[in-house]
Amino acid sequence: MQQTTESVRFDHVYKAFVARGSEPVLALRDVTFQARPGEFVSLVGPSGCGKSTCLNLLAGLDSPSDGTVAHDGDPVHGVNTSVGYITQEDNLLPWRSLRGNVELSMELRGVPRRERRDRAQEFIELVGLAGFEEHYPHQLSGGMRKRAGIIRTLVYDSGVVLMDEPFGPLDAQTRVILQAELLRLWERSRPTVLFVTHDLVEAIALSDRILVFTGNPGTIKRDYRVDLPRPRDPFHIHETPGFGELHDALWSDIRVEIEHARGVS
Ligand SMILES: Nc1ncnc2c1ncn2[C@@H]1O[C@H](COP(=O)(O)OP(=O)(O)OP(=O)(O)O)[C@@H](O)[C@H]1O
Repeated sequence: MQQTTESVRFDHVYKAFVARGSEPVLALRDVTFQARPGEFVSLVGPSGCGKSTCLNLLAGLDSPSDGTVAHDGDPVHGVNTSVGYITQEDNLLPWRSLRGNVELSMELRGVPRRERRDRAQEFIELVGLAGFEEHYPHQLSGGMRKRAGIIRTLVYDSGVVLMDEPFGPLDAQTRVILQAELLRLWERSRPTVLFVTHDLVEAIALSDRILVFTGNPGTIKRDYRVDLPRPRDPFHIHETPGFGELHDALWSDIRVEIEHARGVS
């Protein structure tokens, strides 16, 4: 590993998808950005602008057509097992209890049993799931499963965590509760986070920076710094001075892109 002050670096990244019998799709065009260790960076933009593609490139699930994607100074080649990846689906194993699911990532990394058990218990308690350790995923609510999926990834302290609309399917109240819990968990170990969302309020509540993407092909239109003080309270983020101006600026940037994508002039 090289010495670097950047946790994540995208350097003039292009990504084209080529499917047999159809025109190539240019998903990303000349995407360049960096994230420092411990930064919480959200990616927002119209549907299909390449946000998930960026996460997949960093996870090594796909490779750039041109340009470089680097993690801790090293170009990503092949599956990058040192990032944590949380998607919309909770991906819990149905045959494992809550405790078994939370311990899984540590088990795969060879963490000794006692340490695994203690650490899993600490995180289960942190998100209010104590008492449900032996429950199976089908016995948990959507919000509880989502919490389990999040702590399963955060429990093993990876330096970079990718989150792709992790709260998408949840109701509005549960989303805000989980945002607050995520912030508390993030403050503990401060991983670098790349967070994809369509929810601008969520992006403001959580992030240090918000990257706004253009649609089709995706490139970075604006890089906003979110200077609202921390710790933040997602329940009252609207009342924070500066929130309204930032929300308006983000929305007017994105609205242009959505209208452009829909052919509205
Ligand atoms: N494996 C693939 N093969 C072909 N095209 C793909 C593939 N993955 C993504 N694309 C295309 O690349 C573009 C970007 O997709 P991506 O899922 O990254 O966008 P997104 O911004 O995450 O979208 P959304 O907000 O709707 O989730 C889209 O046009 C999509 O159809």
